[in-house]
Amino acid sequence: MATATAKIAPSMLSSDFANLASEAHRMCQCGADWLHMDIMGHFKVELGSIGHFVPNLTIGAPVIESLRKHTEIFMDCHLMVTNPLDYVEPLGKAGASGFTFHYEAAKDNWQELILKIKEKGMKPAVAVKPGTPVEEIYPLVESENPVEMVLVMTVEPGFGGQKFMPEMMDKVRTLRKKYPSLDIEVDGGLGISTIDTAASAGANCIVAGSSVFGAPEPAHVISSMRKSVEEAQKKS
Ligand SMILES: O=C(CO)[C@H](O)[C@H](O)COP(=O)(O)O
Repeated sequence: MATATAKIAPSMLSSDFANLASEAHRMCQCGADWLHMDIMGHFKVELGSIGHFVPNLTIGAPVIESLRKHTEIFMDCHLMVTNPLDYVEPLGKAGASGFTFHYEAAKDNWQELILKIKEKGMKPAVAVKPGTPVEEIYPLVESENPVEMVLVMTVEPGFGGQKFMPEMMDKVRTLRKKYPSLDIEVDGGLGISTIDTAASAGANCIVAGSSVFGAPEPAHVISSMRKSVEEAQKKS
């Protein structure tokens, strides 16, 4: 299992999409460990029903491929789609480093999905929406081919700039107690005012969009978040 070192991942959803490569370089210079890439909204027509996983559309594999030509940083791709399996091959080819699928979209095929993600050389991870009990993903962490990270959503997925949900910290605490070295990521509403709550609960991978890109000094926000995670780890 991966060691739970601090990883700060600016969410490129809050970047200037017209200048993605320079925004990526700027985040690297500011101390980012990972870039978080939100891939949202593709839908599948099934038996007459059409459903987006989230009410938004963002980027896909062609954008990851273009950005990969400009940076070697770990690209932490968060798939908010109803059919994640369809994206393993294209994202692997495009140069994605991590592939996080939603448990809610993969209840029937997570074993196959994890194997394919690993085959393509990416780090497999599972995300849970706020309404999903964390106990449901234990089998994915304990499987013979386990996920290497759990993403606990701290907002309803779909948009940046929402309010952090502190009640999600029970999930983080439960996971940290059960899996001391697991990478636990939090995403949504993280910034200077919420990081201590997430870090003391046991989160070590921190996604932050508006608080980083909206700051006059993004490097200060990134280093403060890292310090908070490291201090919480020392105390635990
Ligand atoms: O996955 C996401 C939304 O679904 C974003 O990564 C997340 O909301 C980050 O944005 P912010 O830090 O502004 O809340």
